[in-house]
This record gives sequence, C-alpha cells and structure tokens, in this order.
Amino acid sequence: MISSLDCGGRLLSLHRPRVMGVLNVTPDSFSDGGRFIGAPAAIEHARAMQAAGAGIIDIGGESTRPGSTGVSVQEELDRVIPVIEALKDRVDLPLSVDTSKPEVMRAAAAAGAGLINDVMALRRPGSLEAARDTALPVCLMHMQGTPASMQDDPVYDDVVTEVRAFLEQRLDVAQRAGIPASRLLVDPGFGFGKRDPHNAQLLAQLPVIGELGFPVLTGLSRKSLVGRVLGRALPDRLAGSIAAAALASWQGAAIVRAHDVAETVDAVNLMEYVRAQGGND
Ligand SMILES: Cn1cnc2c(O)nc(N)nc21
Repeated sequence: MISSLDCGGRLLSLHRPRVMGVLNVTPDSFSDGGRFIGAPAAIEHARAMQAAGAGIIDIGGESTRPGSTGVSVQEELDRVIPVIEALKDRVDLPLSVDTSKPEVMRAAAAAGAGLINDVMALRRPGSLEAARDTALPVCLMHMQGTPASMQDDPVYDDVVTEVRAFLEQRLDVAQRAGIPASRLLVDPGFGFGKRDPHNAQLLAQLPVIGELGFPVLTGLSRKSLVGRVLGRALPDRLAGSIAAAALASWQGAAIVRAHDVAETVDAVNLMEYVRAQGGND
C-alpha cells in the first residue's frame, strides 16, 4: 500500500488516517447547499477546515445527492474553477475536485487541483484519458445507477462482493489506460445506490475492500444512512457521522470525507492512537 499521494506537487501522507473536508460550491447540495457559493466564502471555509486539521479539501460543483440531475459542463466549470484558483495559494493543502466530467478534470488540474474524486469511477467517455493526462491521483468510487435514480430500488445479491468486483474492474481499466497504481484510490460509495443494510454490510466488511491493496476513501458524513438508522434530521447527525467516521477509520479507511472536520479529526486520531498502542493488529 502506498504511504503518501503526490497531489500535483503537494504530498498527502497516508501514514495516518486523513480527513477530506467537504466544500460544496453548489446551490443544491444536500448538506450545505448554497452556503459557499463564490470564492470569498469558500476561502474562509477552506481555511477553517485546514485549521481544524483537514488533510485535503474536496471541491464539488455538482450535487450528487439522491435525485439530483446534474449541471452542464460550463456551469460546473464556472462554479469550481474560480474556487480552485482562489484557494490554491491561500490554503496549504491539496485540493481535490469532485467531478465526473473530463473537461472539468482537465481544467481543475490546470487550475491547481491535486486529486480527482470521481463518483463515476472514470466511466464517462473521455474521463479515463483526462484523468491519465492530468497525472493526478484518482479516487474510483462505486455507484449503482445514477444520482437521479440510484435510490429507487437498489438490489444486490451480495453487495460487498459486487462492490469489490466493480472496483477491481475499474482499477484494471484505469491501469490499462496508463494511470499507475500509485495514483489510484477506491471508495465503496456509501449512499450511492445502497439501502441501509447494504451500507452497513460495506462498513462492517470494509477490510474486504481494503484487501484490493489501494487506499480506501469513505464518505458517510451527514448521510441518510445516519439519519434513517438513528432517526435524526440533517442538523442532528453529528454524533452519528462521527461514530461512522471512527468505525470507517478503524476498519482501514485511509481518508474519511467529512463536513465536520474538527470533530472527525479527533475521532480518527483517537482510532489511530488505539491502533498504534493497541498492538492487536
Ligand atoms: C462527492 N461525494 C459525496 N459522497 C462521497 C463519497 O462517499 N465518496 C466520495 N469519494 N465522494 C463523495
């Protein structure tokens, strides 16, 4: 397993679990839609997340919450590129771009992004080549269906086996396209075409995904899984999100994507201490 990622010149050490801070620059994201549109607000929030201990900032211009229908290339570029340009010299962290569009991947890399976070695992036409050409690390995430319909009726015979097989296939395709293994990460895609039992099985058996031998990224922060299982509305999902982040970290996640950075950093740091001192590995 690699121990650090070269994110466009900025190194992200993976010797300990890291937190990816969420910066949505969309008006309709499920958790904080509209709060960070425009560079000034985005800069303030990104710097706050850096101060809180984030290892990387994830910038997304198109909501991928269940039911979302996507935005045009130009709209996504208009939202994301100015923020990357504004942040790259004001935040001393790698910036990941949350996109599935090859045009946005290329423009974001040119603007200073250091990692590509693709919820479609490079399945869009042109995205394999774009990701390869950027020479940036790429997170390949599993999704069943599309955000517009993925939660209608997700069905699996064995979700862990099927998600692992999907990721294995995307890893193979990416490497055959010329993206070296050292630049690849995987993500089971919690909430992306999964019912709560599916999400629970993926979390309980996360080491099966880790056995692929690539850094695992997970995102459970404030998601409906936490809300439905605990009966918590969106503003009341901090405790559940922290519990999920701690569990994902304990189960081997190298990067945990989160809205509440300071609290999540504490959770994963405690897990790391116990792992380091616990001695039962
Ligand atoms: C953009 N986005 C929303 N949820 C996510 C998750 O769980 N993983 C990754 N890689 N990206 C996500």
